[in-house]
Amino acid sequence: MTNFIEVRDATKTFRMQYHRSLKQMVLAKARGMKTHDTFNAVDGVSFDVAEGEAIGLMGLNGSGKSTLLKLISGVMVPDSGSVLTRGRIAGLIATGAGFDPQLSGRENLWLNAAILGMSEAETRRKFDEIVAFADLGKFLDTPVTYYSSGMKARLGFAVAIHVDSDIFIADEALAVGDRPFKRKCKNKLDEIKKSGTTIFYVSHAPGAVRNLCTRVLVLDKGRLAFDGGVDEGIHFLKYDDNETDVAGDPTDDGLGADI
Ligand SMILES: Nc1ncnc2c1ncn2[C@@H]1O[C@H](COP(=O)(O)OP(=O)(O)OP(=O)(O)O)[C@@H](O)[C@H]1O
Repeated sequence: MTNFIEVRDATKTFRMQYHRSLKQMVLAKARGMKTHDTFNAVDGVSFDVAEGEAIGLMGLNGSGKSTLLKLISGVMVPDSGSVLTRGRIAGLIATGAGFDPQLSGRENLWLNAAILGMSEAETRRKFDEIVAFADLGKFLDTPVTYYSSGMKARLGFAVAIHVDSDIFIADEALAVGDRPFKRKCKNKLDEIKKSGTTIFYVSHAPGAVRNLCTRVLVLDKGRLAFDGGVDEGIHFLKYDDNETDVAGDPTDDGLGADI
């Protein structure tokens, strides 16, 4: 089977600045103190994803999941190693990042669709469907600056999910959606999966990962700590016991915390 994603020894390094002002920095330097440090948010990660796989990317806060998604989507490039992808990528990284707050939802829909690579004809064809999915009612013609975070996520997701893509990436943008919207998103993601699209899905919710994914990757401090079956991955993270109310959330009915 063809690989749709190939990640080879990918590393992304960030700089951590200890001081906020130039004055503080100069003083620290004069005292021989460190002014910054670097660390690898993604550290020597390698894996392949075959066509049609649905990957659940899991790991604790700050383990590097969003950074890895940014490398895959091309928003960032690795400092060393390589990330190769095949076909069109759509998804939900920092949903609404391309929104102009002064423009209305309708105008931003067009803008976002263009940013995600949809042609004018394609957007026109799918416009009503996207509007129905976002379900913003009269707010469609209100400037996005007045939208709640949930409303922005709805519009962003509605556009992203209507792009015909080979790889669909979903970060935790859906955490802010209400329950009926999450249910709608879950159904749409199931549909996308059935159509054979490769999925990369970041989640802390074991139920949602069990429902959607066929394989789990776990990051730990930027390194790939686990790559294998869904149940084994959830067990590896100890998200399947009842010791913690976050990981073993008894209310996680499969719609999960973020879908
Ligand atoms: N642009 C950046 N500049 C500097 N540090 C960054 C940047 N983006 C992320 N980081 C740091 O990189 C580390 C990994 O962050 P990342 O957002 O990838 O983690 P995550 O696993 O997605 O976390 P969460 O589950 O909390 O969303 C964190 O320590 C974060 O502070």
